[in-house]
This record gives sequence, C-alpha cells and structure tokens, in this order.
Amino acid sequence: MNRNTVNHKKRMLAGLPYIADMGGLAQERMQCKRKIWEFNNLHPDNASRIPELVRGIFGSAGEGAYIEAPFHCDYGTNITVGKNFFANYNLTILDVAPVVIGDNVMIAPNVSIYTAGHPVHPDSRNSGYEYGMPITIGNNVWIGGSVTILPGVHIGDNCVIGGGSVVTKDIESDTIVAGNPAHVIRKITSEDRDYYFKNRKFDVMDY
Ligand SMILES: CC(=O)SCCNC(=O)CCNC(=O)[C@H](O)C(C)(C)COP(=O)(O)OP(=O)(O)OC[C@H]1O[C@@H](n2cnc3c(N)ncnc32)[C@H](O)[C@@H]1OP(=O)(O)O
Repeated sequence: MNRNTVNHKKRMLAGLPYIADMGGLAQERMQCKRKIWEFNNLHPDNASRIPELVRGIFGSAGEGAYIEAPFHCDYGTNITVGKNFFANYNLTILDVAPVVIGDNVMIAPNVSIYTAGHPVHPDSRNSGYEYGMPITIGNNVWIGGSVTILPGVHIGDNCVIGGGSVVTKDIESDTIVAGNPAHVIRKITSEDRDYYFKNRKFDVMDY
C-alpha cells in the first residue's frame, strides 16, 4: 500500500495518515474557501444572512447558529454544531477530522480548535503524511478567549474553559479548567447558580 493506491479522504476522516493534496481534498478546501470568503466579506447590513451562510459552510448546524466574522476552517463539512451555537470573532477550526459541538455552546474571540497534526520525526513529517483526530465539545460549554483545543480532545457537558487555556486532555462534564496545560480549577455545583461573577450575586430574578 502506498499513497497512490489509497483513498485519502476516507483515511483523513478515519484518523489514518493521509496526504492533504491528493484524492480531491485540495478541491474540497477550495470550495470551502469560497464560502468562507463570502461569509467573511458579508456587509454588516446583511447580517441577517449569517445563519444561512453558517448552515451552508457546516456539515450541520442547529437552529440559531451564529458566528462573528472573521471565521476560518478547512472543509466545514466535517463540523457539526447544535442549537444556539455562538462564536465570537476570529474562530479557527482545522476540521480535517470531525468536530462535533453540542447545544448552547459559546465561544469567545480568538479560539483555535485543531484536529490536525503532523508526525514529530522530520523524515516522516516531510513525507507529506499528516493526520486528524476528532474533537467533541458537549452541551452548555463556554470556551473563553484565546483557548486552543488540541487534536483528539473531548470536552464534556456544562464545562467552562478559562481564557488563554491550552486543552491537551479530555475534560469531564461540569468542570472549570484553565491554564497551559489546562487543569481542573473546580467542579461546577448548584451553589454556582446564584452568582454571575466571583462573589457577585444576581440582582435580578430571571436568571
Ligand atoms: C462568548 C464570549 O465572547 S465571552 C468573552 C470573553 N471572556 C472570557 O474569555 C472570559 C473567560 N473567563 C475566565 O477565564 C474566568 O477566569 C473563569 C470563568 C474561568 C473564572 O472561573 P472561577 O471559578 O470564577 O475562577 P476564579 O476567578 O475564582 O479563579 C480560581 C483560580 O483559577 C485561576 N484562573 C481563573 N481563570 C484562569 C485562566 N483563564 N487561566 C489561568 N488561571 C485561571 C485564578 O487565578 C485562581 O487561582 P488561585 O486559586 O491560585 O488564586
């Protein structure tokens, strides 16, 4: 078996080593770039088209999916988001493997979600083979500004990822993590419900 006898798209999506410029993958990325260009150059007066354009880029998007431009991804078709997805400015998703994101996920500015990687040895890296490992993000997750999520990471439901974190390992549900590498700060409990920031309690009833 060598690079001329295999299906590179199938291998990419299966987490096997593949070549990014073979098997029609470059053409698929070009199609994505056209859609992203249209999205990133949308006039602010036409913002009502954002959900429709987002649905056209992603493999699937639930109701209310919204992204602030600029946004970048490789294929788009490998990204699934649930309902009420919100991403702030400058989200980059390298979706060479599936990226599955649940409902009610909020992403702050300058977040990077990377499924892609290269072999560490220079000989194998220079051979052109690379890989993608899927990333999943559960329901009700808030990802802070400038977070980087690395290949193969799974983040559970109801998590908060502190600003500036580099997430290198799976995160259990109901957890706040932060830092580089991200570590658990604490679990989220029912006592957190009454506070909006540190020890500041809500002064309204409908939270
Ligand atoms: C969708 C949008 O656009 S949102 C807009 C962008 N906003 C953001 O990105 C804000 C993200 N917010 C954060 O990162 C916050 O720090 C939170 C939510 C993680 C804070 O969670 P809390 O449980 O309230 O943590 P708290 O502030 O009490 O800090 C607990 C400890 O974790 C540390 N810590 C908190 N956040 C971080 C962080 N991002 N990186 C490293 N350490 C952190 C604190 O220094 C503290 O350490 P100490 O115990 O040694 O003093």
